[in-house]
Amino acid sequence: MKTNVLGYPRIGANRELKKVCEKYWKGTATKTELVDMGKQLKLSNWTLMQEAGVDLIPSNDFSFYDQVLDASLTYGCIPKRYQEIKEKESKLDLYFAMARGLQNKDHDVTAMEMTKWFDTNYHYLVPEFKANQDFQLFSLKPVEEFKEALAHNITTKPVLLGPVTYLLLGKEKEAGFNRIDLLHNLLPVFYNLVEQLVNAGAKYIQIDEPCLALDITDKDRQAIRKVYTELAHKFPELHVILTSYFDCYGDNLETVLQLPVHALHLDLVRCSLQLDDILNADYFNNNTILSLGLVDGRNIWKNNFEETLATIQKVEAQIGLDKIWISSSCSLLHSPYDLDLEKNEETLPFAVKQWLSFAKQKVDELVTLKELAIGSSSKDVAKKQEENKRAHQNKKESSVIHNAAVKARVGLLTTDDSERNSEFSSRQKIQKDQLKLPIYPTTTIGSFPQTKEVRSWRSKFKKNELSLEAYNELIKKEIEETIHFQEKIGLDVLVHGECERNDMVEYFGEKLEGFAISNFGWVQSYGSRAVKPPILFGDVSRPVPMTVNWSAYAQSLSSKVVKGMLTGPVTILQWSFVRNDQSRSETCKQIALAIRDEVKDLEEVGLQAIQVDEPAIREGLPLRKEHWEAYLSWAVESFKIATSGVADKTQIHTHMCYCEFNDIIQHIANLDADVITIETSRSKMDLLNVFVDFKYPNEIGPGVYDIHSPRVPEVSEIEELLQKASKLLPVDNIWVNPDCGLKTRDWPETKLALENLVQAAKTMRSKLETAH
Ligand SMILES: Nc1nc2c(c(=O)[nH]1)N[C@@H](CNc1ccc(C(=O)N[C@@H](CCC(=O)N[C@@H](CCC(=O)N[C@@H](CCC(=O)O)C(=O)O)C(=O)O)C(=O)O)cc1)CN2
Ligand code: MET
Ligand SMILES: [Zn+2]
Repeated sequence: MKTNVLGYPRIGANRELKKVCEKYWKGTATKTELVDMGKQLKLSNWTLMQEAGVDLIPSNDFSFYDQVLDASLTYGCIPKRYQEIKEKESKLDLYFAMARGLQNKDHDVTAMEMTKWFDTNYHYLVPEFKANQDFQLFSLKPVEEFKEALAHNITTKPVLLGPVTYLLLGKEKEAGFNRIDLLHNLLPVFYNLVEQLVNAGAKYIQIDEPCLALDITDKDRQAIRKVYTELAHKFPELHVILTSYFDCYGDNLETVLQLPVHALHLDLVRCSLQLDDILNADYFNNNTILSLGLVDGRNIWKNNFEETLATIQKVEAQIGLDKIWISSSCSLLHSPYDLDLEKNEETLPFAVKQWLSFAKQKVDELVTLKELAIGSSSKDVAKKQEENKRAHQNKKESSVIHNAAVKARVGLLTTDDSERNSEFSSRQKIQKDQLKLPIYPTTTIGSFPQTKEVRSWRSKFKKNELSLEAYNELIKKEIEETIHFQEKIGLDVLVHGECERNDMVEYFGEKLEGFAISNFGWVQSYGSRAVKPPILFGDVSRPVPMTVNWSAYAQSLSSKVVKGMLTGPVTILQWSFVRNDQSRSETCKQIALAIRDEVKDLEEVGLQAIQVDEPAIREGLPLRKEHWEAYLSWAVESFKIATSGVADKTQIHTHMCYCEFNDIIQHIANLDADVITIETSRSKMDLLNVFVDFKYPNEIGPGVYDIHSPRVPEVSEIEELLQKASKLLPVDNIWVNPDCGLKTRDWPETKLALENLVQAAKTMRSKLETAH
């Protein structure tokens, strides 16, 4: 029996990687400093796992930005626009140019597209393929990292993104071919890489094919068969570990069970039921080792040893202990680093902390579970088992989780609670009278630049170096400046700017009952950006209003309409670590009721427009289509519970980003928000087509300014996008706004860009007038 870790977090326990990368990009850290920090982080992970006693320690799970981009570099899949950079700059600078774009006196290239990694809040860079794309071994990072560990006497298990999943995650950038047909070109390069790893001494290689958790085609399955059959022929000595995670193998099970791989990994946290199917399948090859992914890599709850051991015993009875590995369910990339760093009883009470386990603790759980499974007689192990039992017992009996009033309120929900009083067409008339906005009303998505200064106030406040009063005064001043700025440049619907929020989800986690907050529980979201998901452990309720004072204050400063700003229930659920002792739908409805109360309070103090963001609604979709309807039904209902308590005259906005709407447009329409703002500028309004084809009835603000880039769009560019939108949608339904919030931008470019946006709207209006 072996312990197997699929991957480890890489940003550093104190976000060292973020800090050094951002310095390097600014020019205040050298390449050597950056590379050395990478080495330190890798070594510290390997050492930690080695000392803990992990048998299969991953390498090549480190990345300076993203593991899919790493694979693009490894396989030499570099889009043409980077050719000059490839020739003139270092590999590392080419890599960052692909990740972030590069604009200086010598170069001006855009970044590669970024999208969500399966159903996580991690984003990867989308490989770009052309017809007859050729590949070459361009970077030897997997081999170098293996040797790097070996130099420290640590023999690792290199982790590679499998060739089939790599192709499926990419996009055809020209018409006329299917990316899976590129396998023919990719495979020689892939085998060459494997050969070099074998030559360097690798005995085990983990190959990730998480596309096996998706609905794929027969042709894709055929590709899987080809790769893993050939691999076994070419490298008979090599131990190939095939992994997929985040969902069942489903109808790919028969294929994978027949593959000549050394070990097959199962995510038994996301899909426990497949275990029986596998053990009973007559095509299951008994020589294959099963890597049982029983320690959750996606959530932070302590493993339940008793249950896990029961599962192991069940498998043992059929295939024997020597055919079993105990593993993390997926890479621990999605877990925070180390629970031991958490010392703040106020935000993370001991009562909750004792139920948790972060990456470092999960490694320990794996090793302890192995000891228990093989019947160790160590006192230390017995003590850990006892502690584990106590924590679970104590959770069952805990009073901090359950709130009868909250449960009762969810139980009493009726369909009336998720419907507005009148239908949209009537509301629209009332709102037009009430709000008196011009045609092409302009607005923003909520956040304004989160400056270093604002963050340092919050940091000082949290360290008690700044009093609550002083902190609040500073925030008030920031809001005042933000409001005055928007008035000055002539925006129509204003926002307070969200400067009081560390993050749009963590902030609500801090205010709501039923959540705990970690101090160091950072998880990578993309590149150098991380989030600290709040920990939803109990029934959710809102002890006091959360945003009302700030929004009311902002509204008091202006006679223009100010938009209240909230995060929706589905997004709060999706971007938190949530309890697993009740259904997500139940938890989501509890959050929805808390937000509903906040919406009503905002209305009561005079906010005439209220935005409830749901950028994660699409990401929450189950990986397999058969589960979509069930999810969408409670997700839509939750949003409607949150937003339907207001009068017809109150305008409900919502916002979504990083999102294609094709398959879910009916459900988006069912949300029945008065206004939806979406990200469209990078795709030059292409994302709008689905709204047009669907004849989406409510108002829409298609983003006209790409906020992911510091580049300032010209008035004419924005106008052009608005012209395009005006041909597709009724003019009365169009809003003018950026793609998303401005928190990652700086003030200078934000000012110029928003001035241009207002100017473009004005030009559009005057053109309409002359036309009449
Ligand atoms: N949860 C979530 N998921 C999301 C998004 C989002 O906004 N939130 N947006 C999409 C894209 N993902 C994103 C994820 C993170 C960030 C982001 O900007 N994160 C910040 C951290 C934001 C934060 O929590 N800030 C805290 C802590 C800031 C901090 O680093 N403080 C310093 C001290 C600062 C000082 O004294 O100067 C420290 O702790 O060391 C605050 O403002 O209070 C970062 O990585 O830099 C942006 C987009 C999709 N998923
Ligand atoms: C990731 S969506 C962000 C919405 C939020 N209101 C903001 O502007 O930052
Ligand atoms: Zn957004």
